[in-house]
Amino acid sequence: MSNLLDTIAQVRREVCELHAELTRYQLVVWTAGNVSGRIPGHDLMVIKPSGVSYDDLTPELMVVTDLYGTPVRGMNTGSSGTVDSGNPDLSPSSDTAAHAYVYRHMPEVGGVVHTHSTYATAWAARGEEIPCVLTMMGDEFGGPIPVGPFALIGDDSIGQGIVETLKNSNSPAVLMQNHGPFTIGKSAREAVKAAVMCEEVARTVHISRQLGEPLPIDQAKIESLYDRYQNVYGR
Ligand SMILES: O=C(CO)[C@@H](O)[C@H](O)COP(=O)(O)O
Repeated sequence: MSNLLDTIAQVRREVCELHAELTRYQLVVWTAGNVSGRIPGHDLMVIKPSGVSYDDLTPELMVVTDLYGTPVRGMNTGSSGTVDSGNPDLSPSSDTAAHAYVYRHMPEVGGVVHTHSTYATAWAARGEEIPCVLTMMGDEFGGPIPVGPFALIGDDSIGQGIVETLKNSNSPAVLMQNHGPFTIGKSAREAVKAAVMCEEVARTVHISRQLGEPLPIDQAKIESLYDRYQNVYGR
């Protein structure tokens, strides 16, 4: 049990700290965006509390839930100190059901991120995928960034849309129509990186479109870029 509590404490710290990347890269306003991380080996996840300002987030305020989004209280005695505020007033993020659905149906995923970053959300509002016209997109997304269906918040609809869209794609990002990007990764940090990259390419391709029609990249070259970046780059 102490190993589990230590792991939870570590994931709380990591998930909390990663929210600072969302503000650093200006992917969120007010409280509208969230990061979660899976507790490896357990049907548990850690996610931001709903409606708490990014400046006020601490590891203790992160909420532990099961993979149906139900809070699990009392995870509070890791060897590094008290780690659960036990504050019953704090609800997990309103996007918890979507994150939880992804963890239940994509066992390889260790982190999920949602933002309403401006350019990616502008593409989502038009329901148009971002075409793969940049080598950076070939590297990171292995093709276009797809659009998922319109879905209302509150049940499994958003999660289903994310999973159905991403299971047929190399992309770790999906633009949920009229809503915004959700990204996944083997870790929460990788999911945050995908959110940062998604906004960057959404902005660049949008600007390119203002100048004319972006040039497509051959599928074979996209596959080559993706293979190198995923398997060779940085190793
Ligand atoms: O898209 C929405 C609401 O439309 C959500 O992303 C919320 O804006 C997230 O807020 P928290 O519940 O995570 O604070």
